Amino acid sequence: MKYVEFDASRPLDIIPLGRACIDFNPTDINQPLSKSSNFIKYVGGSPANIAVGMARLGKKSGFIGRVSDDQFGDYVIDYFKNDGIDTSHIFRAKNGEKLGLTFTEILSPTESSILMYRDAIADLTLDPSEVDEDYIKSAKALLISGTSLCQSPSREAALKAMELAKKTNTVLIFDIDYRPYNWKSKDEIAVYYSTVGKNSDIIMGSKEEFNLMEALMVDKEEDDAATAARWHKFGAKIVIIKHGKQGSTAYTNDGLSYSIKPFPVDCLKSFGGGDGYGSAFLTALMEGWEMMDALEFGSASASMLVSAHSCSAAMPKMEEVKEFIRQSKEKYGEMVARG
Ligand SMILES: Nc1ncnc2c1ncn2[C@@H]1O[C@H](COP(=O)(O)OP(=O)(O)O)[C@@H](O)[C@H]1O
Ligand SMILES: O=C(O)C[C@@H](O)[C@H](O)C(=O)COP(=O)(O)O
Repeated sequence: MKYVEFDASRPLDIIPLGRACIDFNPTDINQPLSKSSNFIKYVGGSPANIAVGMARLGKKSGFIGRVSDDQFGDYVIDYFKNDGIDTSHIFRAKNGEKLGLTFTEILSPTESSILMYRDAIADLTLDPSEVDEDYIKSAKALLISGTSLCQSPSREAALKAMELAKKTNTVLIFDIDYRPYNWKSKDEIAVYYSTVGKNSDIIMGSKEEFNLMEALMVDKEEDDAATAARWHKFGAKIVIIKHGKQGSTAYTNDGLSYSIKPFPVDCLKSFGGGDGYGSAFLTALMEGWEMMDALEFGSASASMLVSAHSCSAAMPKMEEVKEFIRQSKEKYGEMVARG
């Protein structure tokens, strides 16, 4: 059953819009960040991770965003080019703005958090004039990352991209992607998240992120099915609600739902799962896979990512995910993630 139609004639598969940052993940882990001394630098930022993840799986990724006009901005662009990602619509900060930095604190296999430095950063200076209709029209799908909505002019750039996606019949994917750092109020979050959610074909987020998006629509939290039904009424075809290591469920606009569990892994950090999941699920969907197969693929990549030290660098290739699934089923049974 196909819930979303992608225009196969378009040269790009996905254009994520939003931040590209730097992840600094410690190698001396299982202790507070204040005690870590050694870090590995990776490209980061959820939309950047998804561009890399889908490119690694064989999709043609573009990107719309701004990076710093310095060596770290060079690093991101060179990294993207090395993965065959189109960088023609990545622009440079004009007034010395920096790349966002994310320091991952890995206290234990079950406790991790991220410390984000995001003041005066390049990605939130993306200007509406840098959002191009023909570029959006060249892709099967545009993915808007929720954090791009937190400040102007990036906010207006994202909203323009949303309107152009609708105008050009480009599938609109909303990765809610809540990062508290730059938002000023819960009302602001609800207004801008719900504006994009109401126009999206696919919405992906944790239940907490959906609650933020619905804060001005409901007085108390509703169950997942009610949440999904609300966004189907606005036109969403697929609503994915994620619950961390409890797994996730895809609600489709024909009233069906499909749940998938994580694959058993030794978790190293609880971050990265969402970007691995999104990259693999969207790739499988574009390949025309059945919903449960696409969810299983996304869940497998997510499990691979939470057991890895990085996010972008650990994004797996198609055969690696398939081999991970094969080995997991051999070890735990065919229904390891579906039961
Ligand atoms: N501890 C874990 N073990 C295995 N898989 C996990 C774990 N935590 C998350 N995942 C996988 O990553 C997916 C996304 O994680 P989640 O935390 O829900 O979203 P996000 O990373 O976007 O906040 C989950 O649906 C699950 O498949
Ligand atoms: O999203 C960020 O800016 C930080 C990411 O680079 C980092 O890899 C991360 O936290 C991934 O988050 P998730 O995949 O949404 O869990």
